[in-house]
Amino acid sequence: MSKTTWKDIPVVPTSQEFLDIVLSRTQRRLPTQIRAGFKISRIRAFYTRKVKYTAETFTERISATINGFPRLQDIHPFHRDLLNTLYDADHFRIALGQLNTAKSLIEAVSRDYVRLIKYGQSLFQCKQLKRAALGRMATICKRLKDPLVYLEQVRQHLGRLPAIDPNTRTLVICGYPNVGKSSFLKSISRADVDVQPYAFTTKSLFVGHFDYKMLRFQAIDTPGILDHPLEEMNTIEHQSICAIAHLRAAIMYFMDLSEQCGYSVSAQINLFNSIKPLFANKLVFIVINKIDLTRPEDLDPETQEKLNGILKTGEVELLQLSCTTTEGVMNVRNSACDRLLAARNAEKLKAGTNSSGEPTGRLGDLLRRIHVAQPMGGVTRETSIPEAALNKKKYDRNDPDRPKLERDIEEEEGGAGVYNFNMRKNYILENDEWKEDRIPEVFDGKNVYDFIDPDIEAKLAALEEEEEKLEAEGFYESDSDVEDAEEAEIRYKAELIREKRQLIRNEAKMRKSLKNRAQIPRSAKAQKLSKMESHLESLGYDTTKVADRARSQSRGRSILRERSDGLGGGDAMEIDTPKANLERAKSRGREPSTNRRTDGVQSEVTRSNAERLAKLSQKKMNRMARQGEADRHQTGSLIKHLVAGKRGMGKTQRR
Ligand SMILES: Nc1nc2c(ncn2[C@@H]2O[C@H](COP(=O)(O)OP(=O)(O)OP(=O)(O)O)[C@@H](O)[C@H]2O)c(=O)[nH]1
Ligand SMILES: [Mg+2]
Repeated sequence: MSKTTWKDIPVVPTSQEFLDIVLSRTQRRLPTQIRAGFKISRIRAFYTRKVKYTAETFTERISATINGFPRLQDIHPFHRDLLNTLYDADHFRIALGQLNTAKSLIEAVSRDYVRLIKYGQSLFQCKQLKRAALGRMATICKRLKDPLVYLEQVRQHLGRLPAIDPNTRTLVICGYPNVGKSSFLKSISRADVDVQPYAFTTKSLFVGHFDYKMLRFQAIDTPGILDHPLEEMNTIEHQSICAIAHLRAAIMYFMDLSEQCGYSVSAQINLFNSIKPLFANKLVFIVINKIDLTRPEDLDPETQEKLNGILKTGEVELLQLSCTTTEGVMNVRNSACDRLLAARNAEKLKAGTNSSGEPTGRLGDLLRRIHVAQPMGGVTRETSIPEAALNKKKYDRNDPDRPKLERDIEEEEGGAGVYNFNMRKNYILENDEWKEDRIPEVFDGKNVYDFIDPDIEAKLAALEEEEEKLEAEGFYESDSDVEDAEEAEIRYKAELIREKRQLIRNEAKMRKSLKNRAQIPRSAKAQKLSKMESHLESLGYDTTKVADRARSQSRGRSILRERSDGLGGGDAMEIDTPKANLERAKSRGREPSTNRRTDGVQSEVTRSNAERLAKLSQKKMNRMARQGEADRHQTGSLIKHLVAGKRGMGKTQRR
C-alpha cells in the first residue's frame, strides 16, 4: 500500500549536527575513565568499543534517514512522477546513494581501525588510532553536507504536499490558466484555494474533498497549462500533466468561451487536442465556465464548429456552469460524479473477466477447478433413492419379525453384565471362517503365523552348539595375548604418570596454601634460629651458613637461589621450610602458630577445602563490587595543578 502523505519523515540534520549527535552520544554512553596503568587488553577494549560504537551510531542514524524517505520504486506512479517533477528523481536517488556509500565507508573505517587497535602497544597508541578513526568518520560525514541539506529541503516540501490518494474517486480539474478552475473547486469543496484575476495563480496541486451519495470524492485543482510541447513545460505545468496522466479519475477540462481569461477559444481547443492522448481510457468532460458571460450558442459558427468537432467523438460530454452565479455548479459536479461511479463499478465488474464475460486469472482458475452450484436453466432433477434403502423394513418395536438389534440379543443371552458383545462377528474377511481366528488379520490369505518358521528352536539350538564347539577348540583365541601385555604395560605407565602428576599438583597446592600462613615475627624467628643453631651444633653441623640463609630469606630472597650452598643434605634442606617448622612444632606438643585460618581445622585437606569454599563464596561478591570502567567517579586522579609543582609558603592562599 502506498502512502499518500509523508508528514512523518524524521528531520534530517545538517552534517555538523549529525557529527555532534553521534560524537556526543559516544561520549555520553561510553565509559570515559582510562589510565596508562591499566592492562593493555583493557585499554585496547576501551578504544575498540569507542570506535565501534561511533561507527554503529553513524550507520544507525544514516539508515534511519535513508529509510525515512519513500522508495521511488515502491510508491504509486503518480507520486513517483510528482516527486520526479518536483525534486528530480536522479538527484534524489544520488543523495540517498551518497548517504548509503558514506554508511559503508564508515563501517570499513571502523573495521580497519579496530583491527589496528588490536595491536596497539600503549594507551597513547590506542588513543591516537581512535582519534584517527573518529576523524576519518567525521570527514566522511562532512562530505555529506550537500545531500543532507537537499534531503532536508525535500522532507519539508514533501510534508506540505496535498494528501492525494491515487486510488479513490477523483475529479481532476484542468485547463488553461485563469479559466476558473480554482473557483470551481472552491464552490464544491471547502478547499482554501487562491482565486485571482490573473494567470498562474495556482502553482501546485490542491485537493478538496466533498461527499456525494454518501461517498467521499476528492477534487484536484491543477495549475493552468499552456499549449506547447511537453519538453517546454515548466515544473508547474508538469504537475498538472502528472495528475492527468497517472490518476484514474474523471478529467474535467475547463474552458472559458468569453476569452476573459486572456486565451482564445481555439487555443483552448488546440490544447485539448494535444493533451488528448493522456485521457485514454478515462472519463472526460468539457466544462464550459463563465456561462454568465458567454454560452456556447453565442459563439461564432466557426468556433462552434470546432467545439462540436471535439464533442463528436461521443466519449466527451459537455457541461456548463458559472462559478459567479453558481448556476449549474452542483449539476456539473453531480453528473460528473454519477458518470465516474458508473464507470468505476463497470470496471470492477469487468475486472478479471475476458471478452466473453468468463472469469480469467486466478479466479477463473479456481472456478474451473472447484464445483460451484449454478442455476440449471429450467431443468429439474429427480431425487434418486437407492433400491436397498427403499426396500429396507422400517423398525417397529411391536413387530415380531423386526430385525434383531444388539440390544435384543443381549436380552436373550442373559442381560447386561452377563452378555459379552462379540466384536469379531462384524469383521469383513474373505472367508467367514477366519473371523474366530486368534490372529485374523489377513494379508493375501495369510497371517503372521504363516511366516513363523516351525524349526526355529532347533536351528537356534544347533547354532549354540556350534558356538560352544568353536570356543572349546580355541577358534577365538588368537595372538592378541601379546598385544594385551603391551597394552597393560602402557596402561600401567600411564597410571604412574597420572599419579605423579597428581602428586605434583597436590604439592603445588599445598605450597600455595601454606604461603598464607601468618608471618613469624622477627624476634621469634631469631629465637628459633638460635635454638636451632645450638641444636645443630650439638649434631656437629656448621651453623653459620644456616643462619645467613635464614636471614636472607627473611629479607624476601628465595630459597632456591641459595640451594647451591654447602648444605645439600636432606635434613638441612628441610630446616627452614615452613612444613618442617610445622612438623617440629607439632612434635614438641606446641601450637604451631596463632593463625586463625588453621584454628579448628584437623587436616591439610579439610583446610584447603575450607579455603577453596571461602574463596568461591567471595568470588561473586568481589565481582559485583569491583569498580569497573563504567563507574563514574574520580579515583586517584587529582587535578594536576593542585597536586604537582611548588607549593611554597602562602602560595595556596591566593584568595
Ligand atoms: N464572470 C465570471 N468570472 C469567473 C467565473 N469563474 C471564475 N471567474 C473569474 O476568473 C478569474 C480566474 O479564476 P481562477 O479560479 O483563479 O482561475 P484558475 O483557472 O484557477 O486560474 P489559474 O490558477 O491561474 O490557472 C477570477 O477572477 C474569477 O473571479 C465565472 O463563472 N464567471
Ligand atoms: Mg487556480
